[in-house]
Amino acid sequence: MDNPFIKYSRSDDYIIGNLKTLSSSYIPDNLPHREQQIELMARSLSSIMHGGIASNILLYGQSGSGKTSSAINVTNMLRSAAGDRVSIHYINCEIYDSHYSIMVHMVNSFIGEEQIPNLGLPFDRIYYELVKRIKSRNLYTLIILDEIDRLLSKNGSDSLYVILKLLGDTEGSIIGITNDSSFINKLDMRVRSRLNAESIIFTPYNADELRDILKFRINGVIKNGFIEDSAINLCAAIGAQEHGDARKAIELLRIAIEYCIRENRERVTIDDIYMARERFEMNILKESVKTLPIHSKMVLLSAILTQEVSSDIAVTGEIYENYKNICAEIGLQPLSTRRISDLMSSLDDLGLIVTTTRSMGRYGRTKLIKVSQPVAIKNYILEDENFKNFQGSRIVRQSKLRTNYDDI
Ligand SMILES: Nc1ncnc2c1ncn2[C@@H]1O[C@H](COP(=O)(O)OP(=O)(O)OP(=O)(O)O)[C@@H](O)[C@H]1O
Repeated sequence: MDNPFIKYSRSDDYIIGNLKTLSSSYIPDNLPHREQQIELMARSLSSIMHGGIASNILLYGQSGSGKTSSAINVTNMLRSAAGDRVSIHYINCEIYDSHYSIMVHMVNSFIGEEQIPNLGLPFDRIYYELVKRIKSRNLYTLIILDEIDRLLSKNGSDSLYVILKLLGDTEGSIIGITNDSSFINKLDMRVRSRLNAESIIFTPYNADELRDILKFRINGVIKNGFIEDSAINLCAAIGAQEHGDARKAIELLRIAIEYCIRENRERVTIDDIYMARERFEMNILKESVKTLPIHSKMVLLSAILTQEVSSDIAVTGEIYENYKNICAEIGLQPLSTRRISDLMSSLDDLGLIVTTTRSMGRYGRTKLIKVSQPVAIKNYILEDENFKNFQGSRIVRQSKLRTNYDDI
């Protein structure tokens, strides 16, 4: 057999650097078109260099506007200038979403110290331990709270209050990162006045800026000429249309490059970018379906299968009946109609279903459900282990009027 890897070695002709630097988690040393925001942050943090306390900073901007990368970039420079005196903690509040989990994480970041368990200790003990570890080293603590609004939606203002208190009891400040421009208005007064943050706005990138960013990211990685200029321009235009999203523009280009290399193509063209966009959107869809709770998957599957047998838009009552049939086939207890109603609203929020309300005359009103992209979604749901032996044999066409539940 011919060695299949030989044909892929041709990719050496086009790749002159490390392709990993095009991944969305890679943070480059330079961020074109963010010089102003980086300078503002550096100026604000510079008082740490003279033994002072920096202001708290809030970074606002849409997804993919370079907030996280800029914050990490600046704090890396601070670390190399200030050395061991500054202790920098990057916290993603989607993962660490309470003051308890954040502080356990911080306590356990001190190398050479005893580790504490993630759960079970009283909070006072954790707080005391953290203050002790910071003070005994005479550290300035800088906490980057990425997606800081998650803290608020989970615990109100309390978690942020406790974090600010810690930074008052020791010495330190935060850099908060959010997409929510009304974040500050949602804080209660005691936290707002304690926070007293400087705001830095990350305006959306326009197509010209995204083109520069793309060229900068591929420079030294991909050989000149392998990507047609029109392909780069298209990625930049798509990113600009999507609220100036650099992440999307870079991802599209990366997917297209990897595809062209695998397929031994001479060049990356605009057709490859369109193909990458389709894949990118499919990946997002797959991820949002895969991560749904099991009952949401069953409701969604019921909507798709009901739609199939009715060759129509399904009404909520029909979906609930078939959802119960799916539960019976899989061996799970069905949830109440009220709970299913909540699950349907979340599916609507995620854009997986479209809901419209229709009057049914003397039978009251009902909601009509249409699943967007049913074929792809059905395949993703059936990949779940729970549906391994699922046949759909109990799915039946329901009478719309008999199965109309007002409370779904
Ligand atoms: N100016 C830039 N130059 C080079 N790459 C950039 C630039 N801005 C953003 N990127 C890249 O785009 C991707 C997204 O950036 P980043 O995560 O910093 O955005 P964000 O505003 O924090 O987004 P989110 O709100 O979704 O977390 C990253 O791969 C980042 O390296």
